[in-house]
Amino acid sequence: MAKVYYNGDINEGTLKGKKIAVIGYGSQGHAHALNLSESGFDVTVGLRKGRSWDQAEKDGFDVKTVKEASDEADVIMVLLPDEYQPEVYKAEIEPGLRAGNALVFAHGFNVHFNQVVPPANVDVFLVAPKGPGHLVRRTFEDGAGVPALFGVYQDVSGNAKELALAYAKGIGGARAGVLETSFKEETETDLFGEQAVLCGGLSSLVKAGFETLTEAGYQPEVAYFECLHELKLIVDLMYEDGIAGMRYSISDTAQWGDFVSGPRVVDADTKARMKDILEDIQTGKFAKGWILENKLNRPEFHAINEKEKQHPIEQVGKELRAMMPFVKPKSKKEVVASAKD
Ligand SMILES: NC(=O)C1=CN([C@@H]2O[C@H](COP(=O)(O)OP(=O)(O)OC[C@H]3O[C@@H](n4cnc5c(N)ncnc54)[C@H](OP(=O)(O)O)[C@@H]3O)[C@@H](O)[C@H]2O)C=CC1
Ligand SMILES: CC(=O)[C@](C)(O)C(=O)O
Repeated sequence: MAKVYYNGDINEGTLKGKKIAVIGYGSQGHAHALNLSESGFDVTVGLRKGRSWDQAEKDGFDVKTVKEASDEADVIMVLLPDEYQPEVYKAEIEPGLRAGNALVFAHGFNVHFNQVVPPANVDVFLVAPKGPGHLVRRTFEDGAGVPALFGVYQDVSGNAKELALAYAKGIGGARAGVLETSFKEETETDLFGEQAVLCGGLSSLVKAGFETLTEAGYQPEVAYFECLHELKLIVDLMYEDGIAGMRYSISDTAQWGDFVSGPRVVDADTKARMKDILEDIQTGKFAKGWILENKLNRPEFHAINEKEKQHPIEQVGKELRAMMPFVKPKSKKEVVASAKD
């Protein structure tokens, strides 16, 4: 089994004393900045004026422009949307890079697909949490962490791996485990996972199940509870104890149904289509489409997004979630705070 690094394996000293610029304060940016700061690291946030700038200031950070924060930093973590990174990097980060800097990413997309080409005199590595940024923060507040990958693209200092591990520890990743990868592997597996299994695969499966039931005349509320709400509960069991653990907990009726019907939903053709999706990622075809879509100001993205928002599952879900206060698990910090109210 590959080496998994945990807190005890990591000496964060290589990163302590270095100025870290977290560029971006969104899903990942706010989590990295807050977690690193609470882990005792020297953090500045680089942004443009606007909602994130106001939020980062409200959270107590020294907020500067991207250029100011990058120019003054030793370690620059780029947590801008992937599609905006090349432009902002070229204009505000690259000009100030100097020997001794470390340029860091949470996803390898732009380096792997040559949209950001770092200079030869800086360390370049990635620290990629394998989970949404808001859970990187929430789990950290609860004393836990989201597993992370790290990968070194360029090691000029001879310390790139140690810096990456120290960074992963600082955001709480080493509480759950940190695994070494490459920019190619992180990029291609992350794109595949979010398209074919997690976000894309799962939302398609849930909608198809919901539509099958409602088109057969069953109540949308029942279809929502069966095909979406309960999904978290089933996935939680898999998260805690694998597929076998989930199967242990569900009824034998459900387990037999799993065995005989599951392969009728996801069959050899499905896997063939998954391989096609992976090939489009590996050949750069997906990346090219996403880059062009953004250059054209996202005509398809906006059209599909608006259509998806009108799906009946969104309306029934919004109504049901409004009546279910428990649906969003509170972090330990929120529970303690509400207990004091
Ligand atoms: N979302 C996730 O959970 C994960 C994301 N990643 C990676 O993390 C990186 C960041 O993604 P994510 O956190 O989702 O991004 P978000 O869209 O959530 O946040 C983007 C941040 O960048 C700021 N920003 C956008 N444009 C500019 C600009 N031109 N100048 C300065 N600041 C700007 C935004 O500020 P403003 O308010 O001004 O728009 C915002 O604070 C990406 O590489 C992504 O692939 C990796 C793992 C998981
Ligand atoms: C949360 C995560 O890791 C994703 C789905 O790959 C992403 O948001 O980029």
